[in-house]
Amino acid sequence: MTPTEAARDGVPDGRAGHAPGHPGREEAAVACTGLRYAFGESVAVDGLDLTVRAGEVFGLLGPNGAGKTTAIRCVTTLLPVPKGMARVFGLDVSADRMRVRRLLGYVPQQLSADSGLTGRENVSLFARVFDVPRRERRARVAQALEAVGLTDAADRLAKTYSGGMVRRLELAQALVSAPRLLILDEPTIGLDPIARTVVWEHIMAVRAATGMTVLVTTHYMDEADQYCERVALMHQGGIRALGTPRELTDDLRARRGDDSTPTLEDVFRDVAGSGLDEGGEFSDVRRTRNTASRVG
Ligand SMILES: Nc1ncnc2c1ncn2[C@@H]1O[C@H](COP(=O)(O)OP(=O)(O)OP(=O)(O)O)[C@@H](O)[C@H]1O
Repeated sequence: MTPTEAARDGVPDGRAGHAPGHPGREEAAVACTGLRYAFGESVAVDGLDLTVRAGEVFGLLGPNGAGKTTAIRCVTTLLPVPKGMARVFGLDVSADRMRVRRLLGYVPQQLSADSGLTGRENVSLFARVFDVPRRERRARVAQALEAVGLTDAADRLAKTYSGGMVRRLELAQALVSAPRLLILDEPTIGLDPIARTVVWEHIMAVRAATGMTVLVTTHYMDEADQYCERVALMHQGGIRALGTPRELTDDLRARRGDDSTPTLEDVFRDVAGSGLDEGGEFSDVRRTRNTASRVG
């Protein structure tokens, strides 16, 4: 089966064998089946079948408007699931919202840090919201700040932070509850290449230390290629291809039958075809986040 076929056919939801919310090796971190979400007449997610395995770094890629954020918001319980099913470590996100939320850390695209608070105060706020036990809070906040390299800047106001530091602060906010699943929506958008690398190094270090699952959306193909074990290419509300970056590029090369070395972007252009023109250019990051200026 080619990666494209695997995506089309969907994958099992991985529910068997373990109590929901207590992941075993084969329990899926995320399992969406036939997930559909529409804003009025506009269908944003159209029958999405997607499985993210426990412990993997999984990239959800696609152009502006592909439906990535909407799908993620369903998984994080921030949007309802009107049709289909979404599970997190076996828990139904509709039926078990609070338990699902306790398993998750979520870094949204929109700014989630308060510029008028210090880094430490921002992370402490999240520790309280996410019910980190009072006696553990101080240590857990310090650990989260340390994990993202912000210990020295912890007592400065967030408005004095660079864009990359703000993004790392938001990462600390999501990590303070020790999530089993970290979901990041465009974690590096608008950052310079060095700041992007630093953010990723911290994500990967925490993941190596904890074994948490990472689900990330990104427009940056080079990041997906470098850091994600598997990627799904999403377009017009559905998954068009799924596999390791290597599987996807090898598959395209085999289908082309030549010696070229295709990139993930080539794969995407191949599976999305002319529809790309309607949905936006794949690498066109129009809504550059520019975190630093927004914080200031
Ligand atoms: N609040 C909303 N109201 C109406 N339509 C919306 C809303 N949010 C998203 N949409 C539409 O749903 C579709 C999917 O949007 P979504 O933000 O999920 O895509 P995306 O893949 O995350 O894109 P981007 O990379 O630009 O964030 C788009 O057509 C978008 O215009």
